[in-house]
Amino acid sequence: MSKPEQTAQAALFVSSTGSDLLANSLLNKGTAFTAEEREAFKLKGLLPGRIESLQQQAARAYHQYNSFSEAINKHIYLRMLQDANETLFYYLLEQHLDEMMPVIYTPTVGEACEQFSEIYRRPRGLFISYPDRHRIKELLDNVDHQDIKVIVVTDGSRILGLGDQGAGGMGIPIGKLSLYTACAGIDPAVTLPVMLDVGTNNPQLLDNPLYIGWQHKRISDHDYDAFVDLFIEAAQTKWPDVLLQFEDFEQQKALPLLQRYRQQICCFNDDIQGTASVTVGTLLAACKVKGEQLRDQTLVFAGAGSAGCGIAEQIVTQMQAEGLTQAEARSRIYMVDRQGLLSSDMQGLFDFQQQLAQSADKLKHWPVDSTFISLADTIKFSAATVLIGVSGQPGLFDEAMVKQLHSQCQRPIIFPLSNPSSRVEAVPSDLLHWTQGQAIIATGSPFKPVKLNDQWIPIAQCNNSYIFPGIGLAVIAGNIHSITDEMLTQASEVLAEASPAGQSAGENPALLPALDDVFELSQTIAFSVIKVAQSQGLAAEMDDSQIHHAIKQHLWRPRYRPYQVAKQALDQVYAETFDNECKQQK
Ligand SMILES: NC(=O)C1=CN([C@@H]2O[C@H](COP(=O)(O)OP(=O)(O)OC[C@H]3O[C@@H](n4cnc5c(N)ncnc54)[C@H](OP(=O)(O)O)[C@@H]3O)[C@@H](O)[C@H]2O)C=CC1
Ligand SMILES: CC(=O)C(=O)O
Ligand SMILES: [Mg+2]
Repeated sequence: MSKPEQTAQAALFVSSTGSDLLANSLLNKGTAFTAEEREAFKLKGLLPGRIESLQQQAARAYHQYNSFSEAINKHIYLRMLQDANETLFYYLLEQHLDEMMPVIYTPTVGEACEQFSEIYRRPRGLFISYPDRHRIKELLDNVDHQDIKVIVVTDGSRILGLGDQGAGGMGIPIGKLSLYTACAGIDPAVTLPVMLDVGTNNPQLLDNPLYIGWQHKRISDHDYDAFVDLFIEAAQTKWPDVLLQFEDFEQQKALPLLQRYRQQICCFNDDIQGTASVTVGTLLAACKVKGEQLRDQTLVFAGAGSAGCGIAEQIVTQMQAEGLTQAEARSRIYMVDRQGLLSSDMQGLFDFQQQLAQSADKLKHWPVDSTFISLADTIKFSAATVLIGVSGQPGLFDEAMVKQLHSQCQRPIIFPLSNPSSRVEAVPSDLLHWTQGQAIIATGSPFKPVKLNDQWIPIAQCNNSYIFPGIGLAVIAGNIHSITDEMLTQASEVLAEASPAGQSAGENPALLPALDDVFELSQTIAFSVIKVAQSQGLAAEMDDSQIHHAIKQHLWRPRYRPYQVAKQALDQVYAETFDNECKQQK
């Protein structure tokens, strides 16, 4: 019998025993409970006799994982493992992040959201339904671990590029928070996925007898706003320092919610700000490959929603940092939405779109019907060099458009960023074939390297998952009270610096660091973001070595800790952060 793995970590004081302990995913060690622990915690007989190490358990779990051929079944398996034993789940992810990230995150998480009601097994996170709006405090009190530091919240209204998924959208906060832990070492005990279940306008869900959510049309306007207010107030009262990540809210809600709450609670919108940060970082890396600057580019966006306008605004900031005036920067960015190229004389634009619209006077000189300027015409008459897809429309970038773009510049930058893979505007192999391998590509979901002329071309995954875990780590380790645009700009600079482009030779270097390096990268982002926060008076005062120490202190690693019986009826996994806070306050 091999010796079970124990680490040098301090013991945890645990009060649960027997099947309660085994049912607690944060504390459960399964067959890795030692002989002494089995005695002390009344586990004798509840587990098979053999005592295993974490590695042995992981080998079995990987074997089981591989017995499923379809990605959705692998997803279901991993989610069950997460609900049974989080240490083992994260250890397995650590060993196979490259392979498993597409299964717990995009693209498979999209399918999991669409089928959420059918594949639902065990509860995770908090569902706050509109009919419970007057009981939100009580619902928060029902969360079994009470020291929450990061919440990812959605209302399921725009899940990836898949539209309204109602309560099934919960798959996204669960997936995002898994990445907080896997990519930045955030303790899973301090994270909480939240679904604001305000109904759904998806007819299939309204008709589905298995639907797990509130089977009602979405509430809107004042009722919706008042409901979100109630949630924010309750969350902030209970967890004043919590970081709130808004995720996958539909276009008309995303920016207003951010604007309403960003001065009130430490929050950011991942689709607007996290996406802008990763995309500008990746664009900077792509420009390095071309030996140019971002200010030299002319950019066309397909999709003028949360992601598109968020990215565009950060490009304006970056171009200004590179020496352009704001007007010059804006004149280089063309936003094409469903109604064609946005121009200043269009009716019904949102404010955030209006400020990115091109001047109607300028467009008058284009030889096109100005009532609808198509994506193809915009690419051609703007003389674009960069094409970014955030429309959720599969196949939107066709061969003619891409060849036109290529005719205008030797190395076009093309980022079809829509998720999941089924919604991508063009697949990398087509883009490379249409441009004889000259396109510099990044996608939102993962794509395999493409073989062209005996050369393998890596495809970068430009996804906000490179950014938000590091931001979360910064907030927790640096005690940051508010997230500013400057912090996200800093994160994007760190990402660009870490890009292998510019460091390695060759025409097609990887644009972004490998997933294996993301854990380190998140710490570097966290450090830089804390420094910016300090300079803005928004973080704890610490010198550089204290910041590094604070970051290390907050890294949770999936390893079993030895357990001792607690005298009080409180499991230390929940209690120790309270203890630390009490000590700090003294
Ligand atoms: N890679 C990454 O990290 C991220 C990727 N994304 C992806 O980007 C996509 C968009 O997200 P988001 O901006 O939040 O969604 P939004 O709904 O806010 O924006 C999408 C926009 O695209 C427009 N659109 C629809 N069809 C077309 C078309 N044929 N041509 C041009 N525009 C069109 C929509 O118009 P209308 O409203 O009229 O339909 C809408 O304005 C999603 O697929 C999402 O998964 C988002 C965040 C991060
Ligand atoms: C990645 C992401 O946040 C999205 O597609 O919505
Ligand atoms: Mg999102």
